[in-house]
Amino acid sequence: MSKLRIAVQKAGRLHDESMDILKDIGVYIDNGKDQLKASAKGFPVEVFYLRNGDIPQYLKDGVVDAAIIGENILIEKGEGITIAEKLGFSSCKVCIAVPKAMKYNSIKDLEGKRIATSYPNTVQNYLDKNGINAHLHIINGSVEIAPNIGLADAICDIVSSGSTLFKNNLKEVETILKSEAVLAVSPILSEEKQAILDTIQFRIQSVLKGRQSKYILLNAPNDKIQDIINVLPGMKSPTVLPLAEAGWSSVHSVISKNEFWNVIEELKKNGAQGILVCPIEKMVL
Ligand SMILES: Nc1ncnc2c1ncn2[C@@H]1O[C@H](COP(=O)(O)OP(=O)(O)OP(=O)(O)O)[C@@H](O)[C@H]1O
Ligand SMILES: O=P(O)(O)OC[C@H]1O[C@H](OP(=O)(O)OP(=O)(O)O)[C@H](O)[C@@H]1O
Ligand SMILES: [Mg+2]
Repeated sequence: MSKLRIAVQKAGRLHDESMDILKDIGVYIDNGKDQLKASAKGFPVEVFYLRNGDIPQYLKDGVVDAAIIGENILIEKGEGITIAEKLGFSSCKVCIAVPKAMKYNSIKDLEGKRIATSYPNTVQNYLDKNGINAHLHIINGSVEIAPNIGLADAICDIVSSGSTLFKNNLKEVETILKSEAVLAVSPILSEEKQAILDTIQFRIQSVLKGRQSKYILLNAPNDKIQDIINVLPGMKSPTVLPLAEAGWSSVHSVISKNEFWNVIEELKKNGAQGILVCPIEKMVL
């Protein structure tokens, strides 16, 4: 039986959370990351540890079948590669920034300027769309230092908290795209491998839904149950079970992680007591 070859970043910002997702979907790896390739236990998957920047080419060539990779890298060099699933971590933007002191009214202010970047295709497309001519300086790291050392007038790089821009006296002026880690798929995939990928995708969806939700249990007097049910959205409808103490029930439901604190306040106002909130490992709908 053939195995699905999945690439993950060998080291860097995506590595740990990529390995966490694989573990959560039951892909247990035999050997450590010093190996460049490892087989999963009990599942037809091989994991390849590669540089994030090299992965699009491996996917295009069909050397690997799928990968956990930053969406920004796919946009830069991954034409023809599809995104099967957004994974909800390593969120960032690709932005153009200029020195704080520079007057900037619109993208026209970049005409004829030198822009340092590790994302030449992304920047060039953006400039072309806006009818701007600029000179690109391609560098692989520490891009934000370029204006300070006289290498460029502007930069284009990843922005997350904004602290690297701040420390280098730069201001963000254009957001080209938003990115997060994704499960990307090679355009060359046999039917057999597609079936393994479908299983993996289904498991990832269950894990992600679980991460977005909380399981909630609470006690309430029976005359308050309807008010409490009105506050709880639940998956279908909440489970209501009688307590040993007459006139009281236990209510179980699932709530979204984002709504969680507001819902708790509403529940307390409506007479809920002994509220327990638990993480959900997987959610299969
Ligand atoms: N500051 C950040 N905050 C959130 N996500 C980020 C940040 N910087 C990078 N990322 C995301 O993580 C990915 C990997 O970044 P990282 O800096 O670890 O590796 P890299 O230098 O781009 O790649 P390589 O593995 O080729 O050395 C990026 O492509 C981007 O999607
Ligand atoms: O907005 P911030 O939160 O400051 O994050 C942005 C910085 O993070 C990334 O660099 P990284 O730390 O990955 O270093 P690298 O250039 O060596 O990849 C990116 O290239 C930016 O420099
Ligand atoms: Mg980086």
